Amino acid sequence: MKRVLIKYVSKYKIYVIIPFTAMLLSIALDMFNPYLSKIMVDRVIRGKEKELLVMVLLGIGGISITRSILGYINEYLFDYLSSLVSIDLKRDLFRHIQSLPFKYFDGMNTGELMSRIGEDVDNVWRNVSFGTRIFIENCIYFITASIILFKINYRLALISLVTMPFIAYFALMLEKKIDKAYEKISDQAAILNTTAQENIAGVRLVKAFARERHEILKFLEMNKTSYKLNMEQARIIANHFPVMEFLSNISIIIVISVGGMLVIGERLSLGTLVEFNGYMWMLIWPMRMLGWITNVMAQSSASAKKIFNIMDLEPEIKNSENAVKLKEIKGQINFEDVSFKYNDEYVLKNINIEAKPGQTIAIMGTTGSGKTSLVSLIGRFYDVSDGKVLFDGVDIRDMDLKQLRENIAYVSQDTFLFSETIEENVRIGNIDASLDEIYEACKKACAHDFIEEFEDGYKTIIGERGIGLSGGQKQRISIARAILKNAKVLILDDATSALDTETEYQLLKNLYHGDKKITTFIIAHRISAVKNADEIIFLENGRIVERGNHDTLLKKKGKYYEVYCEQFKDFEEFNRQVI
Ligand SMILES: Nc1ncnc2c1ncn2[C@@H]1O[C@H](COP(=O)(O)OP(=O)(O)OP(=O)(O)O)[C@@H](O)[C@H]1O
Repeated sequence: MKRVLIKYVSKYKIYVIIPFTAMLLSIALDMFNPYLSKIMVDRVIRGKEKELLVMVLLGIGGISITRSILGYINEYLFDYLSSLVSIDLKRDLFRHIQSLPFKYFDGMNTGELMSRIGEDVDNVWRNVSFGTRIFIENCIYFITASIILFKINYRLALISLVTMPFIAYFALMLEKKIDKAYEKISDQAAILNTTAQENIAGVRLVKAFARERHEILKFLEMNKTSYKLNMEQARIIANHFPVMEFLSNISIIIVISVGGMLVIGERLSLGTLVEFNGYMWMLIWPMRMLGWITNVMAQSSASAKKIFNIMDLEPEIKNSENAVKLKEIKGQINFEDVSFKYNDEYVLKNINIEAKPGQTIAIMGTTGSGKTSLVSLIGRFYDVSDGKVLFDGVDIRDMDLKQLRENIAYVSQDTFLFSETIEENVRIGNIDASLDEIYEACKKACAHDFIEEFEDGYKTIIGERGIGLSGGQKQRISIARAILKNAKVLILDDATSALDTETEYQLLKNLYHGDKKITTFIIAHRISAVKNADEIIFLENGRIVERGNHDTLLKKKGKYYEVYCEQFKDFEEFNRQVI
């Protein structure tokens, strides 16, 4: 994990070298301060060498100013570096999440992923900008000051270091406990995020069912758990910090006592003791900060672990090594003895379908019979468990994934629109499309007229997930987006369910009678939507129980016929009464 972080940081060597050099220079300057204090005490104050006063003061002043400038460079560039790392990490994480298959998202919720991209990346960022920097800085201070202290008086130096192993022990204990506590806090933050995100996205449902109070209480409960976990972490810190401070202060007391006696016995000058005291602080501060540093590092290592757990996931669905790129796309789809399961149970069994280029295959069946699962296999949103799906005769697992998906336009049951203009939402189908092409697609999808009626027309900005539009309007925009893609295969997964029969009929007529023949898979419940299909497939519990065209299925008097009678009984009843 650290190696991966180093990889991110090493890209910006210059932003490491400059602030690091500034850091080394300011540490070097700092090392002169106690020495100047010694001169001040021994020579200026006690030795009355007044002429040295200005020199010493100038030295202290000069060091302070240069140190401030170096500190600014150090601070600013390390922050700049960590922002760059944070951007790269967010970009790579987002890109990787986009590459993960549907299966991953089936078991993951949005809030948790948002936490990874937001909070966890920021924790890693904080580590780079503060944690690691201050850790390195403190190590250098500690080592350099120790060497100087040993040079000044090795006996006193040994005494001053007595408490250090204890402080280090407490700091490590603290790190261990905080690491555990922080992992829990971070998981709870993800749960809290998910709840907030779901409740805001689903606020209409919450209000419609008058569930505000229940949802608020649920959120408060989670918030309380989060509070308790934070308090637990605070308690751990509170229990350990005073001990560490106490041990640090003991070092000073010992050194001043022993050193004081040496001064009284005239075996050490007062200035040297003052100098010693100055360097001592360079040992004590790193020790005092050890707890804080370990805290920041523990938090960021927990976050980095979570980020890299996602990064390490290999997308199961990816290009095969020798992926085939078809020269010409015709749009023939074959299912050969396909079976499929999400987990243990098969949801599709022995499916055989042949959709010739330009043909329309309609899929009907009760809810949960496997219709969506079946069409999801065409674009390799999931891979088959047995059998194979062929695109123009090539097993789609051997086909170039990008080419496959570029040649399939899929309109899902759950319409999704971005909070952008209608034009931009349609343009997703083909980024390079001209306005005329967008209008054409919208006309085919029976969307042009209602869009034109909006005050801002195609420039109308729609709310998140298309709020502000009716269900049927959203479906028509989604279909226009798919039409604009101009793919050889079109999949409409219950995508016309919110349209009135007349509009649905018109829209499908536009599709079927277009200039270019496209292979279409349409999942629908209405007879009127499927009756013109070349083949109608009736699914039940993942198996094809009936197939044929409208006329043959009616003659069969099976499931399709039952649906037909059910849908037309009122109509026939009406006819009988009128006649
Ligand atoms: N992501 C998933 N993970 C696990 N099981 C799933 C998943 N999606 C669907 N299923 C299960 O697979 C079966 C078929 O579901 P599918 O969505 O394909 O049916 P459907 O015919 O499209 O239903 P509907 O008409 O309600 O959309 C169902 O039993 C469903 O519970």
